[in-house]
Amino acid sequence: MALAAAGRVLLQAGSRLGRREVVDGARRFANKRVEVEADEAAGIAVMKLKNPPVNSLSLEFLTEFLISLEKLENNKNFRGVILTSERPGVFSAGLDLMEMYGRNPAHYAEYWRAVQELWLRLYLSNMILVCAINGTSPAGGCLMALTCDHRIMADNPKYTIGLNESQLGIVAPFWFKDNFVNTVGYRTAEHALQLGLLFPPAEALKLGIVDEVVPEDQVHSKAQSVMAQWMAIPDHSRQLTKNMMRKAMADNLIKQREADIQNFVSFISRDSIQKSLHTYLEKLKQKKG
Ligand SMILES: CCCCCCCC/C=C\C=C\CC(=O)SCCNC(=O)CCNC(=O)[C@H](O)C(C)(C)COP(=O)(O)OP(=O)(O)OC[C@H]1O[C@@H](n2cnc3c(N)ncnc32)[C@H](O)[C@@H]1OP(=O)(O)O
Repeated sequence: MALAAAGRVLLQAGSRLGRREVVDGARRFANKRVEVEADEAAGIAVMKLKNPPVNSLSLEFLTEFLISLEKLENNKNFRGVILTSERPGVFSAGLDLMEMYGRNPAHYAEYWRAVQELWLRLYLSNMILVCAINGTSPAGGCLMALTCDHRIMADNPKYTIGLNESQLGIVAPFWFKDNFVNTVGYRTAEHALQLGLLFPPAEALKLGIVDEVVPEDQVHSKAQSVMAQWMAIPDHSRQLTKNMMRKAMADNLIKQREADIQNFVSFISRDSIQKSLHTYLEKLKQKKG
């Protein structure tokens, strides 16, 4: 119920944005920040993140992404989604720092609800989610990948993935942490989260953050072949199994969703945290100069 209500709010927000949907022979639809190549006959869609320059998860991006995902969820012909970046090199730079810096509490609350919604929708999706990680994927970008059923990363040592929040002076929320612990185990998570480590593909594979590392030009073909394997499993048994594995963790957030929003708002509003974000943003700028 809570999910459906939040979804309606996002849909309303989406229509307020007034984006015109572009339909190309019913096989492709796009809003400004997400491109969907939908093969209805095959039951597979490729969702490409395209929020330049670095696919940060801004409020507008989250709204558009959730609307696109809902369209696919509502069409029973779609059984699988491949998530990838339209800009190879960066899968996603994670949460948009500008949504968490210098804004007011109401904005922080609205943003955090949308971030929660993204995680819940992806984590609990009945569809098969395969992540084709064709670039760097820190923090919220890594989280998106962690919600998927299978992760394939491009074998490029310049790319990294992980939860680096502590390096920014912020803390990975408990549900980021839970998702990570369930993926890599407690000790690895404890170590990596405290240090805010980002891992290149080979290490990410060793730790189980990703399931496969393949040459960069094979990420998409690999994702398609993995999807074919997963599609061969009957939906009802796979979905019931997925739900059995994931429901408790998702319920843990659902039951304390409002408290989690309040925690986020008071944490991110602190002067010390705003100062840390300021320093980090300056560092990002200086890196360029
Ligand atoms: C007590 C418990 C309470 C619990 C409360 C919980 C609180 C939790 C709070 C938050 C959790 C947050 C999770 C996150 O996801 S935080 C975001 C983490 N992301 C990063 O650290 C990535 C930062 N970016 C980079 O490292 C690089 O940009 C990279 C992705 C590697 C791409 O590099 P490159 O291609 O060289 O691009 P640039 O660095 O030049 O960036 C281009 C412009 O984009 C801006 N940028 C980059 N990342 C972000 C971002 N995440 N959000 C907003 N903007 C971003 C960057 O500043 C450049 O801007 P400009 O061109 O204007 O200079």
